[in-house]
Order: sequence, then C-alpha cells, then structure tokens
Amino acid sequence: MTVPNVTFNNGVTMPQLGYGVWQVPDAEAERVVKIALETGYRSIDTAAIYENEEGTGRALRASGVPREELFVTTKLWNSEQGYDSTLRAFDASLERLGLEYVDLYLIHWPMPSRGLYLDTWRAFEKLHADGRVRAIGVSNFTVETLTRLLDETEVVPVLNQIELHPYLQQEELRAFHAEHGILTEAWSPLGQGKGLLDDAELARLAAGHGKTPAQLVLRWHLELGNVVIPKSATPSRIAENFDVFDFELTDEDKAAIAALDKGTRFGPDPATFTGLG
Ligand SMILES: NC(=O)C1=CN([C@@H]2O[C@H](COP(=O)(O)OP(=O)(O)OC[C@H]3O[C@@H](n4cnc5c(N)ncnc54)[C@H](OP(=O)(O)O)[C@@H]3O)[C@@H](O)[C@H]2O)C=CC1
Repeated sequence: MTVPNVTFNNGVTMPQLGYGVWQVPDAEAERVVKIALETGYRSIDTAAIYENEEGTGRALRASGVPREELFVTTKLWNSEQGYDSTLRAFDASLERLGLEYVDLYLIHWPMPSRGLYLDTWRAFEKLHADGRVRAIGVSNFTVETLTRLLDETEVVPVLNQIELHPYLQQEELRAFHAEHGILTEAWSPLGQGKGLLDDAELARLAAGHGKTPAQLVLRWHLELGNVVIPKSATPSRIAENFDVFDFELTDEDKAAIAALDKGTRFGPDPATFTGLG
C-alpha cells in the first residue's frame, strides 16, 4: 500500500498518514516503531518531551529503510524556547535520534505568555537555512499566534499540528491554514481512543463499510486533506490504522460526521496551556 503524499509550501513532501509515539516509553519505542515500519508507515512523529527519541531513532536506523524514504518529525519543548536554547535543543534531539537531519521540526506549543515564540522561530529559520531540517512548522498555534508569526517573521510554517477529530473539527483554524498555504496536521486524530471511538453514530457508519470506527475516522481525516498520525502500541491496531485506502466516505457519512462537532478537547487548550514540564 502506498500512502499518498502531501506537498508543503516549500515543495517538500510528507506521507499523509504517519505514526505517532506520544506515551510510548523509550524502552518500547524501538519495538513499536519497528512494527510500524514493517507495516509500511514511513512517517514517525516524536518530540523531545516524549522522551523516546532514542528508541525511535534506534528503530529507524535498524530498519534498513533508506533515510530518504523516512520522514521524521520531532518537536521543541516549551522550556527550551528562545533563540540559543532552540539551537542547543535541536542538536540534542538530533543526537538522541542518531540522525543527520530531521524532516520536520515543530514548535510544540506557542506559549504566548512567555513571548518567546518569535525568537524561537528565527532559530528554526536558521536551522532550515542551514539544511539541518527539511521543513519547519508549528503545533498548537491559534489564529492569533499564527497571525503574529506570519506578520513578524520570514518563513511561513509548512503545517500546524493541532488537536483535531470529529468532536473538535477546527473549521476556523483549518480555513485560516488553507488561506495561508499551511497544511493541517491532526494530533489525537482518534480522540485518544476513548470516548470518540465508542460513538454509536461512528460505529453505525463504519459498519456500513465493513470498517472499524477508527478506520472511518482516519478516512474522514484523509478526505479532508489532514495529515494524520494515529498512535497505537497494539500490533493489530497499527495494521488496522494503516488499512484505510480501500473505501471512500459517502456524502451521508460526511454530513453525519460533520454533525458530531461538539468542541470537545481531550488535550489542553493552546490559548491557556502554560506547561513547562
Ligand atoms: N503536538 C501535540 O501537542 C500533540 C501531538 N500528539 C501526536 O499525535 C499522536 C496521536 O495522538 P494520541 O494522543 O496518541 O491519540 P490517538 O488519537 O492517536 O489515539 C491513541 C489511543 O487510541 C488507541 N487506539 C489506536 N488505534 C486504535 C484502534 N484502531 N482502535 C481502538 N483504539 C485505538 C490507542 O491504544 P493502544 O496504544 O493501546 O493500542 C491509544 O490509546 C501522538 O502519538 C503524538 O505523536 C498527541 C498529542 C499532543
């Protein structure tokens, strides 16, 4: 199965479906990333704060998959924001991953109250100009923080990784991204697996395709144009989440899923989150 690519505003491409490793302990990361790579995933989403860059990197290096066929995302943690500290934190991430470059580097949270994200972004621009990252982007930015970034810095982020699933459809932010050539990447695309995947309406729609609610939700993301990075540490689910390219949503499915938007967040709200952890 070939996963379709999306193309960034700088011409770099990324698989639209990838694999996220939040909450996977470092000791387990090597095993699950290996399974994901064997399943066919080529895009892996980690972060400094996940404390599993080392295990992830070991799996990537041992896989035998040529580096240019892999797409590796990592993120700068909040406590490292600022120009010099960003450059140091990037070096540390690269060393833990054991890689020569990262495909996509993201500011994990804007932390507007700290007022550092513009300086941080200028360090990202330097890393990009120096060829140490192929693309730079952001995560958890709002229309307000993105507007300031666009107004006051040079490079337009290639994407914004935000919480997005049928209970939090993010219409306004998605429209803003589209207007500015920024792709939308969905974190917690399955709503962290709990309440969302038990939704009776999603179960009904999924059954109509002989698919699971998780597969239906992933298909919905892909058809909307979102980049999507579901996490699972369960081999059968890693495979299930990859098996989403043999069916299409009907107009009825799309209307029914649109009606599920309740503004429910499973993670923190970027407008108020101040975690330095
Ligand atoms: N930028 C940011 O601030 C954030 C980024 N992220 C990124 O997004 C990725 C995905 O988000 P995440 O929060 O992990 O949540 P997801 O929406 O991907 O859901 C993961 C949960 O769903 C379960 N699950 C996965 N597949 C299935 C399935 N087919 N059927 C039933 N249950 C399933 C998993 O269980 P199990 O593992 O037991 O199989 C796990 O508990 C993260 O790993 C991370 O890379 C996440 C949060 C914040």
